[in-house]
Amino acid sequence: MRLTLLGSTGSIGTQTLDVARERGYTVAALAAGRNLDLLDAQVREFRPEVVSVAPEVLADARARLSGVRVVSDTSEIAVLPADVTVNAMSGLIGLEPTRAALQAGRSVALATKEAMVTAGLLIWEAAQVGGGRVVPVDSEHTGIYQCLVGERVEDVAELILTASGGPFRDGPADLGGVTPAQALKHPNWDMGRKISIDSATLLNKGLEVLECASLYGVPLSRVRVTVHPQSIVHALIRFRDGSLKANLGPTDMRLAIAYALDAAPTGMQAPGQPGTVRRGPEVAGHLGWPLLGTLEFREPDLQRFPALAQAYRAGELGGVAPTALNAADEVAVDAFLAGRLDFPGIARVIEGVLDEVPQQALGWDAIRDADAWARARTHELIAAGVRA
Ligand SMILES: NC(=O)C1=CN([C@@H]2O[C@H](COP(=O)(O)OP(=O)(O)OC[C@H]3O[C@@H](n4cnc5c(N)ncnc54)[C@H](OP(=O)(O)O)[C@@H]3O)[C@@H](O)[C@H]2O)C=CC1
Ligand SMILES: CC(=O)[C@@H](O)[C@H](O)COP(=O)(O)O
Ligand SMILES: [Mn+2]
Repeated sequence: MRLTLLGSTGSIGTQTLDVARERGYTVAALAAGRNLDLLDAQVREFRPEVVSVAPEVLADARARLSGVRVVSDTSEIAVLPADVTVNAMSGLIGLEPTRAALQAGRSVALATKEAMVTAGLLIWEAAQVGGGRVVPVDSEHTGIYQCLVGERVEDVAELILTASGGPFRDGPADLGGVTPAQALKHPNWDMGRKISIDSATLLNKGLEVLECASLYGVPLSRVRVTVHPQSIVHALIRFRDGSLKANLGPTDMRLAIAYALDAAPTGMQAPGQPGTVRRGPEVAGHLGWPLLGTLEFREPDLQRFPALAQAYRAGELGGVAPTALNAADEVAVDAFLAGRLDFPGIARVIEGVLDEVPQQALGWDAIRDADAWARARTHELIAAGVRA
């Protein structure tokens, strides 16, 4: 298998290369942002033909990286011929290359949840126009996918995503004084900074609810969240006959990534239609019965973690509201990490932005406009010291 990888220097990116190394897959192209030390090591090991870097480090990258063409265009990388394009970029910046890859008929293993959150229907249109396929990488969504293979999405009564509850699941009651270092300490997963803070606010689960509805074409009212501190059950489907199917596995994203690569040739061309998958060998161990231990499930606490409810609100508003939610969160998380906003302030500014979001139908230009508007408005709210 030959793959192209966007976001190669991040948490999912490096684990994708772990899987490639383990299985002997080759790499056609890589895209990274600014981490040239790591990209250099990846180029030496995997010998891609071309790499993309962020514009501000392009000159430096051209001087440092040898034996490879260096550009600054993730969409150019995304469309290159490969068996699968893995998108592991963090943020809305990953949307455009997702569209480009699908329009070029690529199979996309999609970690970048922001693409389906903001542009679900448009992403599916791009896949249909170009013949591309989509397979999710996110652990809950691969869980749903694996439970859905061989089933009809019409028979789904409810999709249930598990949430760890994040580092503040059991306290403190008042989240006003928590620090970025505390919020970055996820109890079960080692992930990038943005998604780690989202897990702490539970907006990660909110984004995943929206991602899930778009991926599988199921209304939001049928997507539920349960807090499961162990993160061993990733997702469940309840079918119309009352049966439950669950996906369980170790808390190791290499398993989800390897499955997405296995599933890429028969991935979805329309919501909720996965093909049969031929699984490859183990890459991340497996759960033995003695390791399974106790599995707990509880209701999410929406008083302490209002961001989860805000994601449902954005999804119900529809149009560009999920784009505004995502943009407000990207700006607010940066501000929290930089010490310019307290932790509850993340949800407060999201609420403020959703209160004002323009009603606009979904479209590529509308997404760009709503993203720009929401970022600017969030900066204003933070500067004004927004209060509940
Ligand atoms: N980490 C995880 O376990 C999971 C992540 N996801 C999702 O996967 C996505 C990636 O998450 P994660 O790996 O944690 O994020 P990271 O922050 O660890 O990695 C982000 C990657 O994007 C790259 N990047 C940033 N700017 C650019 C740019 N201009 N051009 C190209 N690449 C760029 C970064 O490059 P650089 O570092 O070189 O600047 C880095 O390689 C997110 O959408 C997240 O929600 C979903 C489920 C689990
Ligand atoms: C590994 C993965 O898929 C993450 O999105 C994970 O779900 C984050 O943990 P939370 O359940 O705390 O959001
Ligand atoms: Mn997830």
